[in-house]
Amino acid sequence: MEFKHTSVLLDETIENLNIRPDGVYMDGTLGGAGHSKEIAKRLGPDGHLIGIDQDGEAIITAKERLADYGDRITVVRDNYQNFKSILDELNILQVDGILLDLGVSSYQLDNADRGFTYRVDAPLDMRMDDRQTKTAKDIVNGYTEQELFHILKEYGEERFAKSIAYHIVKYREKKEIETTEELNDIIRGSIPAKVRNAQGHPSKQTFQAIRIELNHELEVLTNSIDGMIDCLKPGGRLCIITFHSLEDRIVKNAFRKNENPCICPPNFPVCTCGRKSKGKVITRKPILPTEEEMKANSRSKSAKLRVFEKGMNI
Ligand SMILES: C[S@@+](CC[C@H](N)C(=O)[O-])C[C@H]1O[C@@H](n2cnc3c(N)ncnc32)[C@H](O)[C@@H]1O
Repeated sequence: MEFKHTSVLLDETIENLNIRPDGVYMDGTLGGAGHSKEIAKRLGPDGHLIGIDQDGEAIITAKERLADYGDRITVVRDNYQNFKSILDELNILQVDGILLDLGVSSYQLDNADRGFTYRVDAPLDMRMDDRQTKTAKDIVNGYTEQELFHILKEYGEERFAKSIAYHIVKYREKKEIETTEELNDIIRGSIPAKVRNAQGHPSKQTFQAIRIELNHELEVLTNSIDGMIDCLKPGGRLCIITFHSLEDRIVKNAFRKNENPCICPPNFPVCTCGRKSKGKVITRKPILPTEEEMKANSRSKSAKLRVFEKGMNI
Protein backbone atom coordinates (compact mmCIF):
# COMPACT_ATOMS: atom_id res chain seq x y z
CA MET A 1 0.00 0.00 0.00
CA GLU A 2 1.34 3.41 -0.98
CA PHE A 3 2.22 5.79 1.90
CA LYS A 4 -0.26 8.63 1.34
CA HIS A 5 -0.44 11.62 3.67
CA THR A 6 -1.21 15.25 2.91
CA SER A 7 0.84 17.54 5.12
CA VAL A 8 -1.25 19.95 7.17
CA LEU A 9 -0.49 23.70 7.53
CA LEU A 10 2.59 23.14 5.38
CA ASP A 11 3.31 26.72 4.21
CA GLU A 12 2.46 28.21 7.60
CA THR A 13 4.81 25.78 9.41
CA ILE A 14 7.72 26.27 7.03
CA GLU A 15 7.33 30.05 7.19
CA ASN A 16 7.32 29.97 10.99
CA LEU A 17 10.39 27.76 11.25
CA ASN A 18 12.45 30.61 9.68
CA ILE A 19 14.73 28.11 7.97
CA ARG A 20 18.36 29.14 7.48
CA PRO A 21 20.42 27.23 4.90
CA ASP A 22 23.14 26.46 7.47
CA GLY A 23 20.72 25.71 10.32
CA VAL A 24 20.06 22.49 12.24
CA TYR A 25 16.44 21.34 12.41
CA MET A 26 14.59 18.48 14.03
CA ASP A 27 11.31 16.96 12.87
CA GLY A 28 10.06 14.77 15.75
CA THR A 29 7.13 13.33 13.75
CA LEU A 30 8.56 12.56 10.33
CA GLY A 31 5.60 10.56 8.92
CA GLY A 32 5.70 10.69 5.11
CA ALA A 33 8.36 13.44 5.30
CA GLY A 34 6.05 16.07 3.78
CA HIS A 35 7.20 18.84 6.13
CA SER A 36 10.74 17.47 6.26
CA LYS A 37 11.12 17.57 2.49
CA GLU A 38 10.25 21.27 2.49
CA ILE A 39 12.80 21.87 5.26
CA ALA A 40 15.44 19.82 3.39
CA LYS A 41 14.88 21.83 0.17
CA ARG A 42 15.83 25.00 2.02
CA LEU A 43 19.06 23.66 3.54
CA GLY A 44 22.49 24.29 2.07
CA PRO A 45 25.53 21.97 2.35
CA ASP A 46 26.10 23.04 5.99
CA GLY A 47 22.50 22.53 7.05
CA HIS A 48 21.25 19.43 8.85
CA LEU A 49 17.84 17.87 9.49
CA ILE A 50 17.22 15.15 12.04
CA GLY A 51 13.95 13.31 11.38
CA ILE A 52 12.45 11.05 14.05
CA ASP A 53 9.50 8.66 13.92
CA GLN A 54 8.65 5.61 15.99
CA ASP A 55 6.82 3.92 13.10
CA GLY A 56 9.00 1.55 11.03
CA GLU A 57 6.93 2.04 7.85
CA ALA A 58 7.17 5.83 8.12
CA ILE A 59 10.95 5.53 8.50
CA ILE A 60 11.31 3.45 5.31
CA THR A 61 9.16 5.94 3.35
CA ALA A 62 10.88 9.02 4.76
CA LYS A 63 14.36 7.63 3.98
CA GLU A 64 13.31 7.08 0.35
CA ARG A 65 11.71 10.51 0.03
CA LEU A 66 14.70 12.32 1.57
CA ALA A 67 17.41 10.26 -0.18
CA ASP A 68 18.26 13.09 -2.61
CA TYR A 69 19.49 15.25 0.26
CA GLY A 70 22.25 12.81 1.26
CA ASP A 71 24.05 13.30 4.55
CA ARG A 72 22.29 16.57 5.30
CA ILE A 73 19.57 14.27 6.66
CA THR A 74 19.67 11.86 9.59
CA VAL A 75 16.63 9.62 10.02
CA VAL A 76 16.13 7.91 13.38
CA ARG A 77 13.49 5.40 14.44
CA ASP A 78 12.65 6.36 18.02
CA ASN A 79 10.12 8.15 20.16
CA TYR A 80 10.58 11.91 19.95
CA GLN A 81 10.65 12.06 23.74
CA ASN A 82 14.19 10.61 23.46
CA PHE A 83 15.34 13.57 21.35
CA LYS A 84 18.02 14.62 23.85
CA SER A 85 19.94 11.34 23.65
CA ILE A 86 19.49 11.29 19.85
CA LEU A 87 21.07 14.75 19.59
CA ASP A 88 23.80 13.82 22.10
CA GLU A 89 24.75 10.85 19.96
CA LEU A 90 25.07 13.16 16.94
CA ASN A 91 27.11 15.63 19.02
CA ILE A 92 24.45 18.30 18.54
CA LEU A 93 23.94 20.59 21.51
CA GLN A 94 21.33 23.00 20.17
CA VAL A 95 19.09 23.31 17.13
CA ASP A 96 17.55 26.19 15.16
CA GLY A 97 14.07 24.77 14.92
CA ILE A 98 11.89 21.85 15.97
CA LEU A 99 8.62 20.62 14.48
CA LEU A 100 6.02 18.29 15.99
CA ASP A 101 3.03 17.41 13.78
CA LEU A 102 1.17 15.25 16.25
CA GLY A 103 -1.13 12.25 16.02
CA VAL A 104 -1.19 9.66 13.29
CA SER A 105 -0.62 9.90 9.54
CA SER A 106 -3.36 9.15 7.01
CA TYR A 107 -1.32 6.09 6.02
CA GLN A 108 -1.52 4.70 9.55
CA LEU A 109 -5.26 5.42 9.69
CA ASP A 110 -6.05 4.06 6.22
CA ASN A 111 -3.96 0.91 6.46
CA ALA A 112 -6.47 -1.60 7.82
CA ASP A 113 -3.74 -3.93 9.12
CA ARG A 114 -2.67 -1.33 11.66
CA GLY A 115 -6.04 -1.55 13.43
CA PHE A 116 -6.42 2.23 13.91
CA THR A 117 -9.60 2.58 11.90
CA TYR A 118 -13.20 1.78 12.74
CA ARG A 119 -13.98 1.76 9.02
CA VAL A 120 -12.49 -1.66 8.23
CA ASP A 121 -12.60 -4.92 10.17
CA ALA A 122 -9.11 -5.79 11.46
CA PRO A 123 -7.38 -7.01 14.61
CA LEU A 124 -7.39 -4.32 17.33
CA ASP A 125 -3.83 -3.00 17.26
CA MET A 126 -3.26 0.81 17.05
CA ARG A 127 0.47 0.72 17.88
CA MET A 128 2.50 3.48 16.25
CA ASP A 129 5.61 1.48 17.20
CA ASP A 130 5.12 -2.21 16.52
CA ARG A 131 8.13 -3.11 18.67
CA GLN A 132 5.90 -2.35 21.63
CA THR A 133 4.04 -5.47 22.82
CA LYS A 134 0.90 -3.88 24.30
CA THR A 135 -1.90 -3.32 21.77
CA ALA A 136 -5.39 -1.82 21.75
CA LYS A 137 -6.70 -5.36 22.34
CA ASP A 138 -4.88 -5.45 25.70
CA ILE A 139 -6.52 -2.19 26.75
CA VAL A 140 -10.01 -3.20 25.68
CA ASN A 141 -9.74 -6.61 27.35
CA GLY A 142 -7.55 -5.75 30.31
CA TYR A 143 -8.66 -2.37 31.71
CA THR A 144 -11.29 -2.22 34.44
CA GLU A 145 -14.64 -0.60 33.70
CA GLN A 146 -13.53 2.47 35.69
CA GLU A 147 -10.26 2.76 33.75
CA LEU A 148 -12.09 2.42 30.43
CA PHE A 149 -14.63 5.04 31.49
CA HIS A 150 -11.81 7.40 32.47
CA ILE A 151 -9.95 7.20 29.14
CA LEU A 152 -13.12 7.41 27.02
CA LYS A 153 -14.32 10.44 28.95
CA GLU A 154 -10.95 12.16 29.21
CA TYR A 155 -9.25 11.44 25.87
CA GLY A 156 -12.35 10.83 23.73
CA GLU A 157 -14.67 13.36 25.37
CA GLU A 158 -17.25 10.61 24.72
CA ARG A 159 -20.74 11.45 25.98
CA PHE A 160 -21.64 7.79 26.39
CA ALA A 161 -18.35 6.75 28.05
CA LYS A 162 -20.11 5.12 31.00
CA SER A 163 -22.40 2.99 28.86
CA ILE A 164 -19.61 1.99 26.43
CA ALA A 165 -17.27 1.00 29.29
CA TYR A 166 -20.07 -1.04 30.87
CA HIS A 167 -20.90 -2.87 27.63
CA ILE A 168 -17.23 -3.59 26.86
CA VAL A 169 -16.82 -5.29 30.23
CA LYS A 170 -20.13 -7.16 29.88
CA TYR A 171 -19.14 -8.48 26.43
CA ARG A 172 -15.80 -9.66 27.79
CA GLU A 173 -17.56 -12.00 30.20
CA LYS A 174 -18.45 -14.15 27.16
CA LYS A 175 -15.32 -13.75 25.01
CA GLU A 176 -12.29 -11.57 24.32
CA ILE A 177 -12.80 -8.56 22.04
CA GLU A 178 -10.45 -9.14 19.11
CA THR A 179 -11.43 -7.01 16.16
CA THR A 180 -12.38 -3.44 15.30
CA GLU A 181 -15.78 -4.64 14.08
CA GLU A 182 -16.55 -6.37 17.40
CA LEU A 183 -15.71 -3.12 19.18
CA ASN A 184 -17.86 -1.16 16.69
CA ASP A 185 -20.82 -3.44 17.47
CA ILE A 186 -20.39 -2.96 21.22
CA ILE A 187 -20.20 0.83 20.79
CA ARG A 188 -23.28 0.89 18.54
CA GLY A 189 -25.19 -1.10 21.13
CA SER A 190 -24.14 1.32 23.91
CA ILE A 191 -25.46 4.50 22.27
CA PRO A 192 -29.18 5.35 21.98
CA ALA A 193 -30.35 4.77 18.39
CA LYS A 194 -31.60 8.31 17.86
CA VAL A 195 -28.20 9.94 18.53
CA ARG A 196 -25.99 7.14 17.19
CA ASN A 197 -24.87 8.92 14.03
CA ALA A 198 -25.51 12.49 15.13
CA GLN A 199 -21.83 13.52 15.29
CA GLY A 200 -20.18 11.37 12.65
CA HIS A 201 -19.26 7.73 13.17
CA PRO A 202 -20.27 6.51 16.66
CA SER A 203 -16.87 4.83 17.21
CA LYS A 204 -14.73 7.89 16.40
CA GLN A 205 -14.18 9.12 19.94
CA THR A 206 -13.68 5.69 21.50
CA PHE A 207 -11.04 4.69 18.94
CA GLN A 208 -9.27 8.04 19.40
CA ALA A 209 -9.24 7.63 23.19
CA ILE A 210 -7.78 4.11 23.04
CA ARG A 211 -5.11 5.24 20.56
CA ILE A 212 -4.06 8.18 22.75
CA GLU A 213 -3.87 5.94 25.84
CA LEU A 214 -1.96 3.14 24.10
CA ASN A 215 0.66 5.42 22.58
CA HIS A 216 0.96 7.67 25.69
CA GLU A 217 0.45 10.62 23.36
CA LEU A 218 -0.34 13.28 25.96
CA GLU A 219 2.31 12.15 28.45
CA VAL A 220 5.06 12.16 25.81
CA LEU A 221 4.07 15.64 24.65
CA THR A 222 3.88 17.01 28.21
CA ASN A 223 7.32 15.57 29.06
CA SER A 224 9.02 16.92 25.94
CA ILE A 225 8.13 20.59 25.47
CA ASP A 226 10.32 22.21 28.18
CA GLY A 227 13.38 20.20 27.13
CA MET A 228 12.81 21.05 23.48
CA ILE A 229 12.70 24.77 24.30
CA ASP A 230 15.89 24.36 26.34
CA CYS A 231 17.69 22.86 23.38
CA LEU A 232 16.78 25.66 20.93
CA LYS A 233 19.49 28.15 19.96
CA PRO A 234 18.74 31.81 20.76
CA GLY A 235 16.03 32.89 18.30
CA GLY A 236 15.23 29.26 17.44
CA ARG A 237 11.61 28.16 17.10
CA LEU A 238 9.43 25.27 18.25
CA CYS A 239 6.35 24.70 16.05
CA ILE A 240 3.67 22.26 17.21
CA ILE A 241 0.60 21.18 15.23
CA THR A 242 -2.13 19.56 17.34
CA PHE A 243 -5.38 17.82 16.38
CA HIS A 244 -7.03 17.41 19.78
CA SER A 245 -8.19 19.98 22.34
CA LEU A 246 -6.23 18.31 25.16
CA GLU A 247 -3.00 18.38 23.13
CA ASP A 248 -3.58 22.02 22.25
CA ARG A 249 -4.14 22.92 25.91
CA ILE A 250 -0.87 21.20 26.88
CA VAL A 251 1.04 23.17 24.23
CA LYS A 252 -0.65 26.49 25.04
CA ASN A 253 0.02 26.17 28.78
CA ALA A 254 3.61 24.97 28.36
CA PHE A 255 4.41 27.85 25.98
CA ARG A 256 2.86 30.38 28.38
CA LYS A 257 4.78 28.95 31.33
CA ASN A 258 8.06 29.17 29.41
CA GLU A 259 7.31 32.76 28.45
CA ASN A 260 6.36 33.76 31.96
CA PRO A 261 7.50 31.22 34.54
CA CYS A 262 7.46 33.64 37.52
CA ILE A 263 5.49 32.24 40.46
CA CYS A 264 5.76 35.30 42.74
CA PRO A 265 2.39 36.60 44.00
CA PRO A 266 1.07 39.37 41.72
CA ASN A 267 1.45 42.01 44.46
CA PHE A 268 5.22 41.39 44.86
CA PRO A 269 7.12 44.54 43.77
CA VAL A 270 10.07 42.50 42.40
CA CYS A 271 10.50 38.91 41.33
CA THR A 272 12.11 36.77 44.03
CA CYS A 273 11.46 33.30 42.61
CA GLY A 274 14.34 33.66 40.18
CA ARG A 275 12.52 31.95 37.30
CA LYS A 276 13.44 33.62 34.03
CA SER A 277 11.51 33.71 30.78
CA LYS A 278 12.92 31.44 28.07
CA GLY A 279 11.40 33.37 25.19
CA LYS A 280 8.09 34.40 23.73
CA VAL A 281 4.94 32.94 22.32
CA ILE A 282 4.72 33.96 18.65
CA THR A 283 1.13 32.81 18.21
CA ARG A 284 -1.19 34.48 20.74
CA LYS A 285 -3.95 32.62 18.92
CA PRO A 286 -3.19 29.35 17.09
CA ILE A 287 -2.76 29.41 13.32
CA LEU A 288 -5.64 27.52 11.69
CA PRO A 289 -5.99 26.01 8.21
CA THR A 290 -7.62 28.17 5.54
CA GLU A 291 -11.10 27.31 4.23
CA GLU A 292 -9.37 26.14 1.08
CA GLU A 293 -7.12 23.70 2.95
CA MET A 294 -10.04 22.36 5.00
CA LYS A 295 -12.01 21.77 1.80
CA ALA A 296 -9.10 20.00 0.13
CA ASN A 297 -8.11 17.94 3.20
CA SER A 298 -10.84 17.28 5.75
CA ARG A 299 -8.26 15.89 8.19
CA SER A 300 -6.85 19.41 8.57
CA LYS A 301 -10.11 20.73 10.10
CA SER A 302 -9.05 20.25 13.71
CA ALA A 303 -5.40 21.33 13.21
CA LYS A 304 -3.87 24.16 15.25
CA LEU A 305 -0.31 25.45 14.93
CA ARG A 306 1.39 27.16 17.88
CA VAL A 307 4.90 28.64 17.77
CA PHE A 308 7.39 29.53 20.53
CA GLU A 309 10.62 31.48 19.97
CA LYS A 310 13.63 31.13 22.26
CA GLY A 311 14.89 34.44 23.68
CA MET A 312 18.15 35.95 22.43
CA ASN A 313 20.03 36.18 25.74
CA ILE A 314 19.29 32.75 27.15
C1 LIG B 1 0.72 13.51 11.38
S1 LIG B 1 2.00 12.41 11.04
C2 LIG B 1 3.29 13.44 10.48
C3 LIG B 1 3.20 13.77 9.03
C4 LIG B 1 4.37 14.56 8.48
N1 LIG B 1 4.51 15.83 9.12
C5 LIG B 1 4.22 14.74 6.98
O1 LIG B 1 4.00 15.87 6.53
O2 LIG B 1 4.32 13.75 6.24
C6 LIG B 1 2.55 11.98 12.63
C7 LIG B 1 3.70 11.00 12.66
O3 LIG B 1 4.30 11.12 13.93
C8 LIG B 1 4.62 9.85 14.43
N2 LIG B 1 4.62 9.98 15.88
C9 LIG B 1 3.58 10.31 16.68
N3 LIG B 1 3.97 10.35 17.96
C10 LIG B 1 5.30 10.07 17.97
C11 LIG B 1 6.27 9.97 18.98
N4 LIG B 1 5.98 10.16 20.27
N5 LIG B 1 7.54 9.70 18.63
C12 LIG B 1 7.88 9.48 17.33
N6 LIG B 1 6.98 9.54 16.32
C13 LIG B 1 5.72 9.83 16.64
C14 LIG B 1 3.58 8.92 13.87
O4 LIG B 1 4.08 7.62 13.80
C15 LIG B 1 3.31 9.54 12.48
O5 LIG B 1 4.12 8.94 11.51
